[in-house]
Amino acid sequence: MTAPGSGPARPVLSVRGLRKVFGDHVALDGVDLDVHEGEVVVVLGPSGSGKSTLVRCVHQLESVDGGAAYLDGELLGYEQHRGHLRPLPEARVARQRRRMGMVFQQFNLFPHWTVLRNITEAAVKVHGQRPEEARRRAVELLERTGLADKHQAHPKQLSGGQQQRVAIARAVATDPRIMLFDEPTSALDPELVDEVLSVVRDLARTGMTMVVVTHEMDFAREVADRCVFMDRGRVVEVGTPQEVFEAPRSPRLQAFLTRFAQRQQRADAAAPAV
Ligand SMILES: Nc1ncnc2c1ncn2[C@@H]1O[C@H](COP(=O)(O)OP(=O)(O)OP(=O)(O)O)[C@@H](O)[C@H]1O
Repeated sequence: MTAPGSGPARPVLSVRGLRKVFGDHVALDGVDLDVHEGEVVVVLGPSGSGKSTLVRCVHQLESVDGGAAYLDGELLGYEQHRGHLRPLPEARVARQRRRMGMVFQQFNLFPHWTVLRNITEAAVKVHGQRPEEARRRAVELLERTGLADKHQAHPKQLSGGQQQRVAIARAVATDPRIMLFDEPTSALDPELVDEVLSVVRDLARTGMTMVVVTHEMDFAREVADRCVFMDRGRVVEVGTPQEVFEAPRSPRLQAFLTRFAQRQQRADAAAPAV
């Protein structure tokens, strides 16, 4: 597997021929993807198409069965050894993983810690930030995510949307090279979705490099630099939101967008008139 090129145009994240198999099910079937500095890539596709598996493999929460992913040109999870690839020791995997910020569907906050401690703990203990610097940064992030008055709250005192905003602040506080969002609003009640998406949107505007797996089509249209459409473990189409939504080329993407539009129409028809 050849590492992606060097130089200023080298992608932050490169995925080459990534393959992942669960039992006899091929979840990723040779996925290629480049994400460049400051780019927001939104991954769309039907349920079960491999979107979450892709970001989980990049973050090395799943081993891979073929292909490779590179962060700033460095092979993730494996090293060359006598002409073969072998898995990296866990400590080195953890070091690589720390350069990526991951936000999951579930917020995974520590219930007994305050919001402030949830954000600063890893920044200090794992990333070596000075406590006062980590605190200053956490306070700034809580302001940016609309949680300035929640420093001392505990997770159970917050709504799901607020907890997810804390989880995003925690990931950003470690200054990752790239943020990976795995359906960050899927576990939320519908009325809480927008407050979380608006935080992700604001981060995108700061020039953060990110990959966002989501079913939120309006968000994809508005925020993505590029949309990636996956189906059955493959990248079927990649393009700007305009290309993907207004001029889909593949029949599978066309069918996916038609199904989405029909669902939307049914939901609009069922909504009570205001
Ligand atoms: N740990 C696992 N064990 C077995 N099969 C798995 C596992 N994780 C994912 N799969 C399967 O791999 C396929 C891809 O799953 P994945 O979660 O990546 O899809 P997705 O596109 O993110 O779907 P959704 O939009 O519903 O979250 C699915 O068929 C899923 O059932």
